[in-house]
Amino acid sequence: MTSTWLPAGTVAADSPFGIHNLPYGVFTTTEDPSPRIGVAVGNAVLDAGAVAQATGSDHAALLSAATLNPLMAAGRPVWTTVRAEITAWLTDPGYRHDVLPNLTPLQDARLHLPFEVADYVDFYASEDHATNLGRIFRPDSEPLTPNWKHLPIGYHGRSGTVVVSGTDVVRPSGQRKAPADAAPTFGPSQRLDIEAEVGFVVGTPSKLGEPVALADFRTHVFGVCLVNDWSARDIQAWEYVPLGPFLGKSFATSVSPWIVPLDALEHAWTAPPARDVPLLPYLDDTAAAPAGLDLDMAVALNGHEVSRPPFKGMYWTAAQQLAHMTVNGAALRTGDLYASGTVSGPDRDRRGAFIEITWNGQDPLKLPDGTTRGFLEDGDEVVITATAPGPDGTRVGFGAVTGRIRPAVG
Ligand SMILES: O=C(O)/C=C/C(=O)CC(=O)CC(=O)O
Ligand SMILES: [Ca+2]
Ligand SMILES: [Mg+2]
Repeated sequence: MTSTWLPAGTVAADSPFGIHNLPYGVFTTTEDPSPRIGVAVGNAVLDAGAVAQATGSDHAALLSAATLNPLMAAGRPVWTTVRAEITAWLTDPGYRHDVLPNLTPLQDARLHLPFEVADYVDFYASEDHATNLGRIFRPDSEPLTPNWKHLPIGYHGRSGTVVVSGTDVVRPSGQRKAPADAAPTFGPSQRLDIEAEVGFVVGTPSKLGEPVALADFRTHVFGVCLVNDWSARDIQAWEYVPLGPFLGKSFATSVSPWIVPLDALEHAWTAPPARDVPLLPYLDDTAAAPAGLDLDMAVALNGHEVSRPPFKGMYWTAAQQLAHMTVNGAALRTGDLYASGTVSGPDRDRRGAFIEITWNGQDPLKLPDGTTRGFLEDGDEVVITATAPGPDGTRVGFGAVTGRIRPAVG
């Protein structure tokens, strides 16, 4: 297995940011406040643009940008070459003098939104989540709508409110109306929730009018991150009929600061669940390589783990979601972000949203500090993390997406 010459202690054997991961982000430091591309390795961040310049790399311009967008737009052959080049810097001691001055301790790096988000789409791909939400929001109907197993349901969200992990989330205000209320009222959401999701970041654009086939997923998707799709359930429940989520989800969507390249996930591919109905040809992946991802996720509230959502159980794969969102000829742009949908498993401690864990607040969660939660309170902090299998028993880490709730404004 490839090993690094970096000083002892930089990359622990069990580091989630081992030499086989090399996720991309954008960072600044107190000494140098200009945003630049960083690669996480062990407990350090490598200034990729500075090393590219020092070594005379052909990709120095792409790696010296203030966002990942130019690199993402360059396409898969360039992504492969750049990753090989960065791996060489960290494994060939001949690069020591170019690399060592350009390492910053991870704790000293301030991490920024790593790419300019173009369009944002959110899917609904967990059968357990969709069944639970159906039961809670539509108790008089079948939990899964008749289309659910025929197409990956989604909606277009608000890309301008995608924020990097660590950004505080202001409790949204809006209209709420419980079924028993005579009229809607206005005020701070009383049912503020999370959705633990996985995000897919598009690099290579596509042409308007030309669908992207299932098999072209790797051509277009640059990497993977974590997403928290904050959701105000009371606002959502009143507004969503018949067009879907609007203000109940558009106030903030948090993403993790590190984008894990698809090439780091070679050991994580797994078969998705068996399909219960035959799929139309553009979605039929029965003859394709396994396109599910075996990510272990964890959700913590105020430092206490409340759930471990299993991503490998997602019914719809990221490749199917990409094929579906372009099948009408809608074009992809560099920086498009699409999220998997809330990741939930069958048991209570595997659910990715509090509305499911506490069954709409009816069965509150007891926390070790003696308090209980139906939904989030001001001051609460949520941390979502994930890892995937890497080579030789290692784990590929995604870092974390965190956010703390601030009181409503006004
Ligand atoms: O079933 C509904 O009406 C609403 C479902 C959601 O809020 C979930 C959503 O945003 C998609 C997802 O994350 O799975
Ligand atoms: Ca969602
Ligand atoms: Mg959102």
